[in-house]
Amino acid sequence: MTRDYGTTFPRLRDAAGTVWQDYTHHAFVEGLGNGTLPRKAFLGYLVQDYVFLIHFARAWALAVTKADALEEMRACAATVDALVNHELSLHVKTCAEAGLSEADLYTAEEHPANLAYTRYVLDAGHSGNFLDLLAALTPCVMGYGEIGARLGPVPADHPYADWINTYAGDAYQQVCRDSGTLFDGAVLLRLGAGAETTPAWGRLCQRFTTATRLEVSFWDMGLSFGA
Ligand SMILES: Cc1ncc(CN)c(N)n1
Repeated sequence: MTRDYGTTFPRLRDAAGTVWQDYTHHAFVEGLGNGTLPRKAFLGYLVQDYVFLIHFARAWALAVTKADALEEMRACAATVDALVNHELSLHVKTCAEAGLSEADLYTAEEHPANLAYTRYVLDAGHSGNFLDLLAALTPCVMGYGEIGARLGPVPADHPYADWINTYAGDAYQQVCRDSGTLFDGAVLLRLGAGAETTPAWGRLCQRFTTATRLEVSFWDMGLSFGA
C-alpha cells in the first residue's frame, strides 16, 4: 500500500501478519465491493456500526484527555467531530431509507462482538497511556481507509455506492492521513526515533493486532445478519 497514512501504522500492520488481510479482504468486504452482499446483512451491520461509532467517538474523546500536547488534543477532537458529525450521517441516511429512525439506531441492542470491540478499545485507553489507546484505535481508521481506496470510487448505481464512496472519498482519506501524522508524532515524542527497540513497542503491536482481530469478528457479525 502506498497511501500516506504515516510510518507507524505500516509497521504495526506488518507485525500483525495475515490477520490484517483477514480484516481488509473479509467476505463481507468483498461482497460490498462486488455488490453481492445481502441487504439484510448490510443493514444489520450498519445499525451495529452506528452504536460502534458512538463508543468509538467516546474513545477518541478519551484520547483528548490522555494527550500531552495541544496539537494532539486538536487532532483527537477533530476525529471526534469527523465521527459524530460526518461518518454517522451515512448510517442515519441509509437506515432512514430502510425505515429506521435515528432513535431506533441509538437504542439498538449491542451485539456481543460490538461490545467486545468498543470496550476493548476504551479499556486500552483507561488502563494504558495515549499510545496504547492510539494503537487500539488505528486499525479501525486505517482499515476502512484502505478498503475504501481499494474498492472505490464506484458509480452512483452501485448497490453500496454511498458506503464505498464515503470511505474512498477525500474527507475520510484525509482523516486517515491526519491520524497517521498524529500517531507518528506521538510515537516520536514518547519513544524516540528507535521506537521499535523499546519495551513499549511489543505492547503497541499487541493492542493493534487484537483490535484488528475484533474488526474481523465485526465483519463475521455482519455476515451473520444475512444468514
Ligand atoms: C467497526 C468499524 N471499524 C471502522 C470503521 C471506520 N471508522 C467503522 N465505521 N466501523
